[in-house]
Amino acid sequence: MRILVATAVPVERDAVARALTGADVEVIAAGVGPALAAAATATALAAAPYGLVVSAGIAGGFQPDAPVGSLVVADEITAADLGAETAEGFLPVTELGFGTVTHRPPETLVRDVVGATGARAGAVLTVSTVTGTAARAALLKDRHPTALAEAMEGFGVAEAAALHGVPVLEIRAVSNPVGPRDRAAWRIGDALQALTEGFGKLAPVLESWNTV
Ligand SMILES: O=C(O)c1cccc(C(=O)CC[C@H]2O[C@@H](n3cnc4c(=O)[nH]cnc43)[C@H](O)[C@@H]2O)c1
Repeated sequence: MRILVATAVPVERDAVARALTGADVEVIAAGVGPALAAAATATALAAAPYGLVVSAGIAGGFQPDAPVGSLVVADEITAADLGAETAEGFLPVTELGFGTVTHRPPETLVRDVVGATGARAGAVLTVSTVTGTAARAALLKDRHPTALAEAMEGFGVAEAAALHGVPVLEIRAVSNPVGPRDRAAWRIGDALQALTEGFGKLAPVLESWNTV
């Protein structure tokens, strides 16, 4: 079945699409942030059948495990700021009795992505606010010790996929370290290049998933 790849912005869409010419894949620029990503992904899934949804794009990488320019695949997609702040600390919505905060991509697919691309596997956090201090980066890492990256769409894409009963994957190329805000340290071009190279190596994996 067809695969849907949801990126946030057109440059990410083009970086992925460049690597997948000829594959039975639809690549969309769904918008920035979890809400728009969820709405656009759900709309696409309602319009046509898909066998897999992939959230893809650039991300911040937790140092030293996910250096700038490296590729990360999510073994869990976790909403890191969906919950309540209390005097005792952060409570995820699940502890308030609602919903979910984590989606898990198929283990075999994650293994195949690692094998094909050399991507590192770990948690990819979805945040609504980009981390801009060392203290926030340390807090997130403390709460999510296996986190390799943070971005803003994965959990929204995963929620839409789950509603439609479709498995989900998240693949990110690291454009900046998670930590103190430093626009000069961004390497968006390098990350987009890594995304194209990664998806180029991934094409056979996606095609074989297509036939399952
Ligand atoms: O202005 C800033 O300091 C700033 C820092 C990091 C990212 C942004 C964005 O507006 C990009 C959001 C866009 O890119 C993905 N992304 C890339 N790096 C990160 C990150 O460190 N934390 C969260 N998201 C990131 C994200 O998925 C969005 O699509 C601004």
